[in-house]
Amino acid sequence: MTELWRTFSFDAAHYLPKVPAGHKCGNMHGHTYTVEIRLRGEVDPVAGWVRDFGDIKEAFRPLEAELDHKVLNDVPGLDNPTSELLAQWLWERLIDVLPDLYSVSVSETANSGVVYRGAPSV
Ligand SMILES: Nc1nc2c(c(=O)[nH]1)N=C([C@H](O)[C@H](O)COP(=O)(O)OP(=O)(O)OP(=O)(O)O)CN2
Ligand SMILES: [Zn+2]
Repeated sequence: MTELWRTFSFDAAHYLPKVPAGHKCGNMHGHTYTVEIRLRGEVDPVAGWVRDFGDIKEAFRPLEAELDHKVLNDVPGLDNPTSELLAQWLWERLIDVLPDLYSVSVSETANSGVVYRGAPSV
């Protein structure tokens, strides 16, 4: 079994509507988000790879277009755009095109982040 990954970054604004009153993240602010998409599978003996890295790039491209330089709260399904829920949102949109998806990681800063593993593709 081999894991492969590709990272992306995008810039977006958000606020967290469910935080307690006075929490700094209730105010609109921005992040340069980092997303790591990780796949897991066997190396194809002919191609010599699990999957073309370019496939991951193509799979992420339409999602990046939905997120980059946007207010995440305005994106359908992201009204409470925590890193946890953003990672799930990404997983749900990637699993059909990347059936060997293993995890989606999201970081808002260099110091914190989440890793999400949803149900595998059937
Ligand atoms: N479990 C989560 N906790 C927090 C989330 C989240 O998505 N999941 N998000 C936030 C806010 O978005 C906030 O902007 C980030 O807060 P924080 O990590 O404290 O960011 P800082 O800019 O202060 O980072 P430093 O590394 O401390 O400079 C909050 N919590
Ligand atoms: Zn934030």
